[in-house]
Amino acid sequence: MKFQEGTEQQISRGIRATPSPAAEISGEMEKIHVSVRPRPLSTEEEAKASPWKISSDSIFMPRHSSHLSFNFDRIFREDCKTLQVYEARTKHIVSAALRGFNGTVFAYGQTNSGKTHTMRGSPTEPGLIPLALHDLFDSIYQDASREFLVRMSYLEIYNEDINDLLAPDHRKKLHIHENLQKGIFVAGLREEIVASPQQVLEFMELGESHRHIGETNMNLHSSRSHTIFRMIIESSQKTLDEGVGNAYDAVRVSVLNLVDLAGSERASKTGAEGVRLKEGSHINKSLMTLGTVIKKLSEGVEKQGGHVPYRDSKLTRILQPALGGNANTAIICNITLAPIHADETKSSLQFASRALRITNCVHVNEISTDAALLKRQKKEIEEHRSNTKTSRSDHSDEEILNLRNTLLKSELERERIAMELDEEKKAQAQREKVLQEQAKKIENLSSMVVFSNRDEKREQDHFKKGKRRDTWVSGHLSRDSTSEVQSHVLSRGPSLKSERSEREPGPLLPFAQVVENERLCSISEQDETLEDSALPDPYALVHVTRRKKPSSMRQKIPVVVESESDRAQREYEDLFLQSETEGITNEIRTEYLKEKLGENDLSGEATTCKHLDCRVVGNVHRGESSVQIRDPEDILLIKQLQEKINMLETERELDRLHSQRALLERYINKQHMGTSLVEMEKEKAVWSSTLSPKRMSEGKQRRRLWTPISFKNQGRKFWTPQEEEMLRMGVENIPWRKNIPWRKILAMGKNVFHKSRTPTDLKDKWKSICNKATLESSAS
Ligand SMILES: Nc1ncnc2c1ncn2[C@@H]1O[C@H](COP(=O)(O)OP(=O)(O)OP(=O)(O)O)[C@@H](O)[C@H]1O
Repeated sequence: MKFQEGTEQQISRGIRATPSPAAEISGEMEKIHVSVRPRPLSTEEEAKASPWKISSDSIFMPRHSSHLSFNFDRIFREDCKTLQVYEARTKHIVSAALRGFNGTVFAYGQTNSGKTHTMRGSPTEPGLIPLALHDLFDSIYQDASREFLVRMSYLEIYNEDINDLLAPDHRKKLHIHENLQKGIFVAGLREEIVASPQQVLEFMELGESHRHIGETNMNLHSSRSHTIFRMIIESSQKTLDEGVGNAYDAVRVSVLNLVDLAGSERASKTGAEGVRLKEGSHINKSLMTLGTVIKKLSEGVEKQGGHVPYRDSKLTRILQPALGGNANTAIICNITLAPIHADETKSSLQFASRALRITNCVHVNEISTDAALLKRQKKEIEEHRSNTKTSRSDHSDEEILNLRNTLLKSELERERIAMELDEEKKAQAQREKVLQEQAKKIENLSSMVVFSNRDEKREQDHFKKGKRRDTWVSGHLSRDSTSEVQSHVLSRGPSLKSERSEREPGPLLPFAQVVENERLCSISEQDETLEDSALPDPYALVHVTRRKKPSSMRQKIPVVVESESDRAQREYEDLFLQSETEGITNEIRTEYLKEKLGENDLSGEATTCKHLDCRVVGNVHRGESSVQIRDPEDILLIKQLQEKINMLETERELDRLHSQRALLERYINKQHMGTSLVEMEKEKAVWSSTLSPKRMSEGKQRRRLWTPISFKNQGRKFWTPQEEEMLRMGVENIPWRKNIPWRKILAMGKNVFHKSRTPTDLKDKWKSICNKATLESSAS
């Protein structure tokens, strides 16, 4: 036997409690069907005449003072069979349950009125439940268009506790829950999948074994609890043929409740005590709530928004959908016509008569599964596609029409542009024609102008060449020499000019004659070049350098008038040449003294030493045979000569430094005076050439040469320009001696150097300072 819980099963099957729109639309108003079934009277009860009379579907008490009468949907007779009861209404409800409608049939009545007999039946007479089961499964078996899944549950409400009669632990209390998907349900209630009436009945037997049944004075097998037998019926259209059946192919889920209520009882009659009394109390309480709910519903309280006490009892809470909701409901009011139970029968009939006025809204419970949703969405997509296809077709036609209009406009525009282009071409041709005529006129006029310029240009070139030859004449630059050169050049000029004048404007010559003329002309040019290549004098070189300015500057600066920069340049060049001349003179003098010293030094000796440094070493043995020990007087002479040489070199170096310093000052002054950049760059180039690494290195070597000797005790090897100036003046103004107190001289002459205003004043002051310092140093 397989047990499954309904909740888990629904989840596993992907059922969603979302009613389909079709189900909502198919709601119908259904009244609760109420029928009355009187139990057959016993022999004792038949002995007494019944106060109740039944006529058709009415029951009344003819002897009652108010002529109590009740009308119902159906009033059975005492000898009626349960099958008649079933076919009267229950059969319809079962059939509706197979179509997806909820259905509830419950038996209501006092104890021992035949409720259990009606619902369950007896071995000889089946009750509504077996009849419904057989009828249900027979209908399922006969329906080939749908697939069904049937589950069943069986519970009891005992003393307001819910027990699962199919569960092994049937004493376990279950609780009622409610949600949007499942509605009101008992959590944990077992739902058994059943496929046949017999299988259901077997489960019922199991449940009956768990049911609370007690013995009372009125009933040997009195039901002490309310029992609810529930069939959950799911069905769906078979999918063998896609084109047949429900458009949504949803799952229909319906619930069929067959309820056997416990009977109301009076303790005085039942003799209930203890547990039975308690049971009877709960039974009566729940039945009273059921009566109140029925009363409220019959009065339309719920439709008016009033409160219906469904939650006051477990019974009404579970049966809430059947009483005031979505269910086909039938109430079988079991009564007894015995006079002894006339009041209980009257109460039951009053209860049943109220239920007659209750109307439920019934609709098919269709639940969309994932597959059904997928199928429906697929169908919707196909519908959208077809709609889109139609709209796209319309859209495409519209686009084609727009494109054609655009194409037509483009063609018209193209034709218009072509016409404008033709007109423009014609206008352009006309303009070109006019321009050509104007060009011819200009050419004619220009030819004459160019011819004149050519002559003028040739004269200028001739003047330039004469100027260049004038520049490159060797020797001192003078007006006389220039004129001589010019006359020399001019003496040859007419011949060349005559050749060119014969060649340029003259008539066409034979090719051989032209080649010969070219050769002669090139020879003449070579002669001019050879004449120009004579070595220039330094001044001429300077002028050549000046001529290497941009042509624009040559045109702007007059040649005859000497500018300030040219004058400064010329002064600088004079100074530079003077310095170089003096340097060369000093070198010649130095070499002369060296040679003279060498002659004195090496007279009578076989070995010649070329370096003075070697000689001043003094008493050195050069060899056993050739080297002689010098006389101390010779050594002294050598030292004196050496000192003189050093002094001359010092003077020359100071002169050079002085020249550089002067150049630097001029350069700086020109910067402040706003000298043009070209001139500054020129000065800078000259200044850099004087301070080239080679010359700097040479200057340092010279310094090192004389500094250790002349100023070896002064503690300094390098001097500032001011100190160098002072030293130079010291060398010039004091007689040479071995230990000159240069530091002292510098310290004493520092202020004098600055305060002296004229060179003569400075020279006199400096001489006195040198003498004073020398005397003080000698005295100390
Ligand atoms: N229609 C009927 N035909 C024959 N016997 C009947 C009929 N109705 C009831 N009985 C008999 O009456 C007795 C009591 O019936 P039943 O047990 O069904 O009453 P009940 O309403 O269920 O009582 P309780 O509420 O105490 O359970 C039973 O023995 C039953 O066989």
